[in-house]
Amino acid sequence: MAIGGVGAGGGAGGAEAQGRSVLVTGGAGFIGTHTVLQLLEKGYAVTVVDNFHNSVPEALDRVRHIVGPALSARLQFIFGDLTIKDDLEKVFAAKRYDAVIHFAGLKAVAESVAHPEMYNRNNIVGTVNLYDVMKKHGCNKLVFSSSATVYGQPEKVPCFEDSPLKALNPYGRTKLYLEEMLRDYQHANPEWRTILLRYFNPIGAHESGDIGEDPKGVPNNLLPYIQQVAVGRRPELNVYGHDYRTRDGTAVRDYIHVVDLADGHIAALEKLFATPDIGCVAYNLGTGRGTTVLEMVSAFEKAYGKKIPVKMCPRRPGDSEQVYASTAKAEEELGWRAKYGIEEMCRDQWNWAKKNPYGYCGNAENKD
Ligand SMILES: NC(=O)c1ccc[n+]([C@@H]2O[C@H](COP(=O)([O-])OP(=O)(O)OC[C@H]3O[C@@H](n4cnc5c(N)ncnc54)[C@H](O)[C@@H]3O)[C@@H](O)[C@H]2O)c1
Ligand SMILES: O=c1ccn([C@@H]2O[C@H](COP(=O)(O)OP(=O)(O)O[C@H]3O[C@H](CO)[C@H](O)[C@H](O)[C@H]3O)[C@@H](O)[C@H]2O)c(=O)[nH]1
Repeated sequence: MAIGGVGAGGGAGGAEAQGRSVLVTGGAGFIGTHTVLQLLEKGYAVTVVDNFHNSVPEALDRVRHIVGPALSARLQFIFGDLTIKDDLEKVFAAKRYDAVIHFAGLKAVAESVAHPEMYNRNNIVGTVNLYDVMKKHGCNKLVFSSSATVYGQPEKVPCFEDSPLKALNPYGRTKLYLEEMLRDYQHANPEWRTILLRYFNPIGAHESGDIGEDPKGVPNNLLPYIQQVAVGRRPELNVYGHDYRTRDGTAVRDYIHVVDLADGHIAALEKLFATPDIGCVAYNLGTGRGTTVLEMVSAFEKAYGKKIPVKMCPRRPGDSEQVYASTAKAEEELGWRAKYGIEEMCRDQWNWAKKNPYGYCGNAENKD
């Protein structure tokens, strides 16, 4: 484990907006970088712990560049792996944290089917370690990255927080189990304050186009795939399923701008600080609007200015027909709602793609 990077040591000097310090696990990843940026802009002191399993140091350097030197001085990076308890002990020995936002986890469904043990070890053991070390050091406020995957193949949409839950694959099972585990832990320790955020489909990028999603290998998700077709890395998009009972036969999802998602984390954090008896609560973070695959392709084409070649293919095993959120609970209780529509999501996704056709590494090396 090493401690380093610009601003190592925190150096938060003086009156951060809330004078508060937040640990962000997995803060070098897609959603993490956007959230870290907004936390810094809000005046929080931020420590990131990440093992770069699915990210690169450059991503945090870009965050520092966007926020500038003054706010960067409040960003500390610690290289560490949550599955190694000693790494976490060192993170907590270095500083006192008022709260933790826990993004670190593996998230690829197909990989989880091939390597379920890897998903259990990383996602479950990592979270158990985090909880233990937080408890030992008296830090009891936690925002956890859950997923709409916990709704399985919903029989009814929109998905409400109290809709039936079901895991369809090992990745989903880790999220469902961790939600239940964190609920049990909170019940046994009523002073804990825990928010479970169920993200729908995060896409887009920061308006600067300097940070965004940079998947390793062949993208599983729709927008990263479309983006790679647009920059010439893939010949065409396979559209999985065109016989669903939807407007155009393709599947419906609730795409949410990653900047809105990051805002949702700030709202959740503020809710934790303001609500001593919150317990353990789940919130959907989505827009409440469903978009088909083909509608998403045409929204992207509008931003891109050219056609995306598509090939109609059979359904992808395990996919749901329609998934979108009820956003009422987050609106009422967190005072948060998504601001951006799919046009802005595609505009910002394309801006990131054209500035970074090969992601953070800048060239085709090590990319397939
Ligand atoms: N992106 C999505 O579509 C989506 C949807 C729902 C839920 N989520 C959840 O949100 C969280 C963040 O997702 P993301 O899209 O930013 O993923 P990401 O892979 O870009 O970021 C995750 C980060 O965690 C780090 N990490 C993983 N395991 C670690 C470990 N053991 N120790 C330290 N660092 C570790 C990775 O290196 C990476 O930087 C994940 O928990 C994911 O399951 C993501
Ligand atoms: O190349 C592709 C990729 C995707 N799709 C389709 O696009 C839709 C969205 O697919 P994504 O893979 O982008 O998103 P999913 O909703 O299937 O799943 C993602 O979002 C979920 C949350 O709702 C979970 O977090 C899950 O783990 C995560 O991969 C699906 O109908 C899918 O079949 C294609 O047609 N072609």
